[in-house]
Amino acid sequence: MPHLPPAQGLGFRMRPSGGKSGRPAARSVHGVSEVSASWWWWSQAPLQLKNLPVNSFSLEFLTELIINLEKLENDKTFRGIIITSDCPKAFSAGVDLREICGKNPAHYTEYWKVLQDLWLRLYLSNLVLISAINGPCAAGGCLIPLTSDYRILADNPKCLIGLNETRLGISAPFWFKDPLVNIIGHRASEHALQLGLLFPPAEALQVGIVDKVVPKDQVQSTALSVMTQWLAIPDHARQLTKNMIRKPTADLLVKHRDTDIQNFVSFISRDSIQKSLQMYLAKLKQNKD
Ligand SMILES: CCCCC/C=C\C/C=C\C=C\CC(=O)SCCNC(=O)CCNC(=O)[C@H](O)C(C)(C)COP(=O)(O)OP(=O)(O)OC[C@H]1O[C@@H](n2cnc3c(N)ncnc32)[C@H](O)[C@@H]1OP(=O)(O)O
Repeated sequence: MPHLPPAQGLGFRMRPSGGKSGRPAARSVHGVSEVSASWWWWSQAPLQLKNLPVNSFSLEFLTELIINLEKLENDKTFRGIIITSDCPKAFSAGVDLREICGKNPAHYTEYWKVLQDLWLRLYLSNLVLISAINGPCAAGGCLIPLTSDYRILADNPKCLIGLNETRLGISAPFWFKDPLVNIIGHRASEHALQLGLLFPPAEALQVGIVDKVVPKDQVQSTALSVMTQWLAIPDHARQLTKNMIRKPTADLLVKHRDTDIQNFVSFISRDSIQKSLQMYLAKLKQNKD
């Protein structure tokens, strides 16, 4: 399994769990639980996102993420991934606003296509995906959690999660909206999306956008324990079932990809939208001071 050290703040840490060799020593004399613990332990790979300061999705970061996910997907050693952030400020701040402000239509087209690619790869992944959400997670930053099979959020008031696009003067694309509807239902999504709600942990759990809220220092251990449950199910049965449930939603994007790109490019190129995004970005920078 490749070990990719982060370079200049951009990168991912992927490592097989277990001992130095990546696999724990076999324990033939112990009981079933020990044996199965060893078995699932090296079947999952932690994937730590690191694009300082806030894991925003630059084009470069998205591209690297897709390449790394493809490697994990093709390496049959792995059956699941726990995705977490290695940036103290955020799990992910979503779309990097600099990619969608002040650029040209060709750039917007390329960017949106790569974002769609990431979504499709995650949503239809054969692996068990668990999001260990250890920081704020806004708008496009929910892409990974909403395409995961299970979401664990750190119990910290800063850890807000939600699709807040309307607050930026934009609309969430339908392929962000659809998984949200699948997870929290139609009425709750209508409410959350129109108001651009960012949920604090207790509310996030109540509405169902996350499955578990735990103290921050327990996010990783909880993710490992949840992974054990998921990996106890035979892959072929779980994968067929996941595909059966998710394919109709994924097919909508596959079928309407080009139209979605055209809509995005014409929407984002409008002067009024550009102004609103630039104001939002400027406000983010001001808030710091
Ligand atoms: C009709 C057809 C419709 C089709 C669809 C059409 C349109 C859809 C188009 C786009 C969809 C986009 C979805 C998105 O994801 S938009 C991005 C939404 N993200 C956010 O709102 C999060 C913004 N960030 C924050 O709230 C905070 O930064 C955060 C809570 C993450 C961290 O706060 P903290 O106080 O610790 O740190 P900051 O000082 O705020 O940030 C540090 C540094 O990072 C910069 N930054 C933050 N977020 C972004 C970002 N998303 N993109 C680029 N840069 C970001 C921030 O400006 C600071 O920079 P600097 O001042 O240090 O230079």
